[in-house]
Amino acid sequence: MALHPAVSAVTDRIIERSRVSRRRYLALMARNRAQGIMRPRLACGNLAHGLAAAGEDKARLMQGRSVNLGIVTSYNDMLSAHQPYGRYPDQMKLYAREMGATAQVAGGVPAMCDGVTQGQEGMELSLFSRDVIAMSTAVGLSHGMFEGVALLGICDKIVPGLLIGALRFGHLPTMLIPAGPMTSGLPNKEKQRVRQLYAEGKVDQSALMEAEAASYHGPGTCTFYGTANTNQMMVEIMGLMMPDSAFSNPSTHLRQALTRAGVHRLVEISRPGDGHRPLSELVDEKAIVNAAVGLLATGGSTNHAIHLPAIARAAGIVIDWADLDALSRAVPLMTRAYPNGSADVNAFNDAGGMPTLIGSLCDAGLLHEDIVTVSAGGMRDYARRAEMQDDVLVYRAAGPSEDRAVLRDAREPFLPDGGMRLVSGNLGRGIYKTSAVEASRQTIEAPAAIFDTQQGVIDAFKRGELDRDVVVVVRFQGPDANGMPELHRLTPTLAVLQDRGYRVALMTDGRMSGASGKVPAAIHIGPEAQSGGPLARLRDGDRVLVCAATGRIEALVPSAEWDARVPVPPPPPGLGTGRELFALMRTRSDSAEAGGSAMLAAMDGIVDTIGDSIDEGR
Ligand SMILES: O=C(O)[C@H](O)[C@@H](O)[C@H](O)[C@H](O)COP(=O)(O)O
Ligand code: SF4
Repeated sequence: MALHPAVSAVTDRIIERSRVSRRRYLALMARNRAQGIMRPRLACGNLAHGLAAAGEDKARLMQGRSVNLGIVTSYNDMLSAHQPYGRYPDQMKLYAREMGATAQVAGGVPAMCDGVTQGQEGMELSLFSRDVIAMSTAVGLSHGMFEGVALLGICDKIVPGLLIGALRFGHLPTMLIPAGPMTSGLPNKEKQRVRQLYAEGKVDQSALMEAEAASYHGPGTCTFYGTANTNQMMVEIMGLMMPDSAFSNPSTHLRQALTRAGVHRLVEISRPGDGHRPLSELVDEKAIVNAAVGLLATGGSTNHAIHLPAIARAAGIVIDWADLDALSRAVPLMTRAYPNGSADVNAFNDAGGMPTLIGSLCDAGLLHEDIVTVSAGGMRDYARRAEMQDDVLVYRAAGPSEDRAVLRDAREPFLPDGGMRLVSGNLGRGIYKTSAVEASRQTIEAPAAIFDTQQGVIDAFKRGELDRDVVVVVRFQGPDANGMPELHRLTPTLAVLQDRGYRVALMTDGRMSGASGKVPAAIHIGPEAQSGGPLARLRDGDRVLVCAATGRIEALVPSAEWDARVPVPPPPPGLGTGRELFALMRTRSDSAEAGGSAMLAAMDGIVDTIGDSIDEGR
């Protein structure tokens, strides 16, 4: 099938825009391989330290002729999605030995649960925890003991952080080994209904706790289609994990077989020779575009409007929100998983899951089929369903969707476009996800109610001050201000106002959760208020337009008055809960559209400074 012209055009402009930075990245990876972080380079003393506790693998490691896999793990048993990883390293060592190879845990990375920190001060560490994870990944791999890398990670900032860190060791073959979603509990819509009743004071805290615990009830990823499950979709559609391995549940025969097959395959592609597949060659412009297409086709998390640019940048590739907007107009919405519908990821998987989605997107010319993947073939390898037959993992060609209420073919989608809009105007530039918002609500014009905190909104709601058509503006929530937290705790409150019949929208320089949905929201707005951006000039009562159709966010204030306004000063920074340790990241972070990262901004600064020497191979 010929590639869709919009996909081709966006890919070409990304390649052109990234020409210098991508060339320098690949040159640096070639230099890594030639002189870099590899076992043969280590002195005996270095090596002895790395083998001392290797036990039965020590002899093989001493010979230095086999593959040694570095496992970077984000295990902790407080985070339901990562709890299954506790047993993985020991299993993976066994599977590596089956291939005449070895595996060691190269290091651990922190893994924040955004669900636990949602609405709490800890959420102000969330975005930058991604960069801590990237740096922690680099610390593990910097030992140079490994010929291949296995990444264990699922949730929001963890997968982006792992990929960013591993991409700086892109000379090494790398695979993400998933653990899968928890089985279905209380449906997400029912959970949300109880939350709205609680927000209105109609049920008590014990009823709310009961509903929450029935929804989040066991090991595995939460079953809504939020940032964590969008991560898994994106890594699979980039070909960086085994085909059809994202969404089978933990502790099943299939899950174990996929982990074993993944370790075996990772050893194969880590061996020198024709089959060698370094990460830097897999994550190219086409793979990044495939990830964006998957994000849009599935109505994925708005957080990837920040993380995908950051991941791309770590590979020398520059994408922006205009790329997402252009792809969104060509890529249809093919799935209805909460918050874009009532189904969960288990229902999506049962309907055909990633193999059916990828097969349909390939048939429609919406994916680059010729990407290099960790599997033997290209993208079409991922249009195959993994199954157990007589205790053996087998793959069969994916069929059509088995539940058209959840997953549809690209030629008969739920919506003609992927619903992630770039919005801009005199209020700045932001992202607006329409896929979960009713068409009748996608344009809101109403008076602004201005807040500097989430709590301020909830308190005003409880005082009955928001029972009207209103654009709720929560500012000073950007990366520089307080680390760009998710303001997902506003969802029940704003949804109650919407259900009471008011025309409601949210505008913020902060983020929302991947699990946020039904309330129209223009988010990630930059320049952020902290740096004097337009939101700091808004006043209570200003009429504001938030319009997905025209892509506009406007303060309907006479331009002379608007231009004359002085931005209000930011509130004092928060202290406590470790936030002061992240001040260096806040003060040097760049824009959400660039990836929201002080680490990447500093990296690009260095690469730009010494770039010529990289070009000349010095
Ligand atoms: O981006 C995301 O997907 C969210 O950060 C998600 O990981 C977070 O945990 C939500 O807060 C869960 O939803 P609830 O808070 O509604 O349980
Ligand atoms: S999906 Fe969100 S709430 Fe669920 S375990 Fe992951 S980070 Fe926590």
